[in-house]
Amino acid sequence: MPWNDLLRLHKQDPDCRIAALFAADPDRAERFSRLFDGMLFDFSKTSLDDARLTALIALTEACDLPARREAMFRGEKINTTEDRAVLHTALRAPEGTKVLVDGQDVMPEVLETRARMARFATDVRSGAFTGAGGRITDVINIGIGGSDLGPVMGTLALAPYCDGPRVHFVSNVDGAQIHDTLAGLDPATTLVIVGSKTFTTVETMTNAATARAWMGRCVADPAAQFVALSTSEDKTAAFGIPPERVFGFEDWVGGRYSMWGPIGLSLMLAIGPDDFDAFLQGGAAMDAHFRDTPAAENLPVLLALVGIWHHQICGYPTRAVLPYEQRLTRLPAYLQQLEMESNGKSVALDGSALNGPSGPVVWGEPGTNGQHAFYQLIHQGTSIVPCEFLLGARGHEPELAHHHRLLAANCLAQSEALMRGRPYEAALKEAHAAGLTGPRAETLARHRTFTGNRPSTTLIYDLLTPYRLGQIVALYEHRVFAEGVILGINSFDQWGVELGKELATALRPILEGQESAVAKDGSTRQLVAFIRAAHS
Ligand SMILES: O=P(O)(O)OC[C@H]1O[C@H](O)[C@H](O)[C@@H](O)[C@@H]1O
Repeated sequence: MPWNDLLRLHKQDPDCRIAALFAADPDRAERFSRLFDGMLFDFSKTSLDDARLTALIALTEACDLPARREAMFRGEKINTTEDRAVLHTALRAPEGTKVLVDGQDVMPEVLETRARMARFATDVRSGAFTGAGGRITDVINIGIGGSDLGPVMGTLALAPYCDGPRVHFVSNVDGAQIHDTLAGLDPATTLVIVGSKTFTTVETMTNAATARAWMGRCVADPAAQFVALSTSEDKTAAFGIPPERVFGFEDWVGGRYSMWGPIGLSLMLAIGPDDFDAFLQGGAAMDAHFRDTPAAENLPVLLALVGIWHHQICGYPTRAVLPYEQRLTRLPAYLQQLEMESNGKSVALDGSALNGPSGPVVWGEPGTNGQHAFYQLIHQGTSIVPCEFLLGARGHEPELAHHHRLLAANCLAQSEALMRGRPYEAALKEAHAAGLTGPRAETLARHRTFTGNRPSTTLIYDLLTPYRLGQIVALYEHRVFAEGVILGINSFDQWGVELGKELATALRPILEGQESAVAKDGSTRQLVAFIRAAHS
């Protein structure tokens, strides 16, 4: 039983010193790292050794990960609760690939939509497509969750490649966001993209209606400057967007896996179809690697296994994602949806209660900013937080290479400090050197002691190009899938978001004063009363 083996291996030496593993094995860094297509995943600063890694790999065999992976790529309906295939990989598959769903090759349609998107993006970027006031200067992507986080994250990440119109994102139903976004824009030169897989999401439909009213005040035919991205052609037509500006996709693309297709249109408009293609190629390269590589060499599988070691076996409750890459500032938020909406479940695929913990809490911020905020807890708090560092070996600003050297030095220093710590004796010596003596020196030394032995991994690559971003996003997608398969979870549904939506619908008439709050609990009644009082 691999789970029992893993628990036993952990119990045998729960406090195993990572630094000692390095001292015992001069080749450790190399042996616990994997290089793939320009990126190096270094997991040597963890407490994994050969036996532990072998037991982790046995997990992938016990759940038959290779067969499940093939089922996904082959278009089988592995999202069983929604009876859907899971084929975001088709969105980035190269020409010449065949992908069957219910016996039908979906690739001709995928390629046709990709080509239509490219033609449209080229027209907007060149000025061939215009608004009522001429060339499009600004694009607003209205969408939320998977229809927002991918394009926002990608557009920020690839800022050096953005040479198209300015792209803005509106997701929150809080009127403050659309108010502040529209405030600086000219409706006559703005294109509005309404991105929603279902085209029913209340936040998106509310923002879309507000944007249309705003545009309608200056532009005779506002629908002419609207684009829809959705699986529902009926609903986009009902909203008044003509079919030539609707880019459709199928229900086998999950919202949080959808930035590779129409939902990525805002990113394509910003960076251009060629760079968007490079992004797709990076994703496709990771697909091929994930599909064909044995577990011990397979980057997404290894990321999943290191995560399982830390969360399910060692019991560390959260994982920090720390990109030393300011432009990946929204990567943690993107991964929160990808990982927590996919694997935050208590029920296994067969409907039984999950045997152990689901996926962990994922959080983070770019370095070096986080160092001056929450790293204190990471270094000295009582909870151990495995850290995932990401670092580009080069930046896009050669004239600021000294900034980048400092950035890289900080990233490396953090993982080193987390592992090495500073023993009490060293802290005491420093206190003595600073002229302190006796109990004062000892107390201060205790405050300045770092236990160390805190695990981290580093994903390092040359430069954050569109291709590289594609690889990174697909790497995390497959990591989530591999983790879900090992835990027995369906990573592709999200029933846990439904209840709040239903209750919000019921609360709306109560807040409007049309219905009474009497049936609600005391706290909800009190909050409703406070809001109503503020409006009276
Ligand atoms: O794209 P949409 O249909 O508007 O959905 C937007 C988002 O809303 C839902 O609540 C889901 O939890 C997300 O997975 C989804 O990405």
